[in-house]
Amino acid sequence: MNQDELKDAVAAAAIDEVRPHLHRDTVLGIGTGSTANRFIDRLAELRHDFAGAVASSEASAERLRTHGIEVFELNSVGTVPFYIDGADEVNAHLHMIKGGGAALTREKVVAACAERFVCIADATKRVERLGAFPLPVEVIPMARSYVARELVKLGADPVYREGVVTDNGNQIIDCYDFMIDDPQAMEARINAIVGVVTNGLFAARGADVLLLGTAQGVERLSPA
Ligand SMILES: O=C[C@H](O)[C@H](O)[C@H](O)COP(=O)(O)O
Repeated sequence: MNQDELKDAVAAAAIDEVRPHLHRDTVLGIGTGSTANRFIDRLAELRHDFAGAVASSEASAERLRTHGIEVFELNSVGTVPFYIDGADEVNAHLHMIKGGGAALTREKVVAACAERFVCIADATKRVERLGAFPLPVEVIPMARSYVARELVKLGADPVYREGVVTDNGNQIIDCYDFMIDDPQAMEARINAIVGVVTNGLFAARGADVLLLGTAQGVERLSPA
């Protein structure tokens, strides 16, 4: 199976994961990216079985609405039973790097409001150690150079993602050459830099279950 087929397989598995829990009041938390898009497309068939969704990006909100799925403001919903999203990297503890599509901050907020985080990913995303994928950091624009200098002190090679403006009106710095031994400590350390909105390490709040698409089928994994 190619990578697209593996993404389709995990999207289908995520539908099976949430379908038994849907009722007419259910609001789902929905992620961003090519894997989450496949889940959204499959969710369209079930749109009469639940109330709607909270989206982690304008792009996902638009896609949900296109399928006739109502999109709610997070502030009017509170908690959601599930957050379903992809990842750029995921380790055995189900800590992740996210934000390749610049949606990390809203993703982290919706994930924080979720009872269960269901990560959907193809096997290329599974790593032993996080960091081969450049770690995204969302910064307020006037703090970009200062934050970059602080990231160098932490051992990263920061590169401004030119031309990208997040849904929150901010900018992204990608941290290259930055292998991460302790994701929880590094997540907190980067977030403590003045001017950082958040970073793409999802370790304090990792996933609760990983649906991993492999050539042998979809594996359902819990945190080690
Ligand atoms: O900002 C983007 C998100 O964190 C995505 O979930 C992540 O980049 C994975 O995207 P994809 O499913 O397209 O590989």
